[in-house]
Amino acid sequence: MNSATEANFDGLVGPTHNYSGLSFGNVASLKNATQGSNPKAAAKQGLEKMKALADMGFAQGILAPHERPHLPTLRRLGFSGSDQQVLEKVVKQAPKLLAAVSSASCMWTANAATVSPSGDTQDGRVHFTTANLVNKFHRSIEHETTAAILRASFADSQYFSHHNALPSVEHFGDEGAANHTRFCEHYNEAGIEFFVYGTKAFDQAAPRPTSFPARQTLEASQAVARAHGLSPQQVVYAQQNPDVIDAGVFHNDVIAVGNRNAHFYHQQAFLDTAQMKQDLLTAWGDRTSPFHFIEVPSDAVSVQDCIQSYLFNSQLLSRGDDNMVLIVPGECQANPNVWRYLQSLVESNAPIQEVKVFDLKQSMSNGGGPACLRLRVALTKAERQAVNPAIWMNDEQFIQLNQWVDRHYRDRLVEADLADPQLLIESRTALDELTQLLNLGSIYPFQKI
Ligand SMILES: N=C(N)NCCC[C@H](NC(=O)CCC(=O)O)C(=O)O
Repeated sequence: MNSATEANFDGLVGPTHNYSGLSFGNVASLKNATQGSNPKAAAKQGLEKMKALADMGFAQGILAPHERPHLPTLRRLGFSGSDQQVLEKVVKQAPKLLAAVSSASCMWTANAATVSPSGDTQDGRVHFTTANLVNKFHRSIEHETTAAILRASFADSQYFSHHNALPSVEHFGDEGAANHTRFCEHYNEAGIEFFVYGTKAFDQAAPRPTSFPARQTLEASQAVARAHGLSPQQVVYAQQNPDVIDAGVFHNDVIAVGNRNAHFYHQQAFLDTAQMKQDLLTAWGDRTSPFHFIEVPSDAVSVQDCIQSYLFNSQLLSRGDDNMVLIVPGECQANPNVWRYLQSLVESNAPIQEVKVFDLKQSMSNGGGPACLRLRVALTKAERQAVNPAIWMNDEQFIQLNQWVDRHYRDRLVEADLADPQLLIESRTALDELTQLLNLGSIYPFQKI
């Protein structure tokens, strides 16, 4: 019996969750730019998923949302006066900026960091590099608070090592675990770390998308692998197909997902699929379990179906030793091609034996599915015990957090509401209380004034 497991740490949706069309290249974000949102429902949909996974026996953690609107950023950009005056000025002079500093985008914790489990690293500790998210302004302001939350959650330096985000320039554009997968036989053993990039920053002749941005560079992935002390033989790099980025696949986790010895991906996901397979098999070497490539053909499920349904933005989780369950959003059930494919998949002898559907509509409408909402961290038993105990999901925490949402969250938010000084007060009051519920200490700028 093996004591290491993969834990999932989901981002709790913050009180200012809204749709502002901030993510060029992300189809859902642009499509829903003028919709009203429901922060209360969004937070509850996320909590339901966390609780269901905890009830299925998975280690499930919670990562706190950030302070929004982010007044320190507005002050840095020259807005001054009281908080209320800053809000009044920014909504008049630069309303889109107010929307950007109000986004609850930190909920997508697959973009919080890249994590290397202790089995893979030279010093035997779990390594975290916070993602700089430099491609989108509203997300580039996340990494400082994300780092503080990760340090408060994984505090013991005997087990955990934290790296600052890479330089905040396009050359080192880093989107964290959304472009990173780890394969292994058992979670505690040395695994293969698979980094997928959108382009090479220092090679202008390299293939790249032409309509939408490549958010992750090879150079960023290489820097993370170096910092984490990974053995080069256990690292595989692959380039995402630029055409699918141009179709709206802004992160690799919108078109591929992996777990242990299974790689589930779309036929068009990679620039060179044969090379990707060969490199993974070489790194897999003579491990005893077979490696499964589950390639979904375009004539069964198109790239458009993938983007619309988020089939691959699913969580692929091991149940027991060999069976895996796929956690998918409701949009997969609603798409006939995808649903037909999934039925045939579970009936085949592939390791994915079960599919579970969750309603995550509020997050999905901004382009965030089940896999976006979670950061995977494989942990040994000792490492699990070293995690801040207050951030684990359980019956008690589920009740507490639902009541907390009921006390503080609105059930409707439109862009015009973001300038309401009352929303800032509500948000800070909620987060101040949350730091106590999750025993995080003072992590927010407003708590340090
Ligand atoms: N695929 C992963 N791992 N994460 C999904 C992130 C979605 C996020 N959407 C947004 O930030 C939209 C915000 C808005 O438009 O209001 C993004 O594009 O970065």
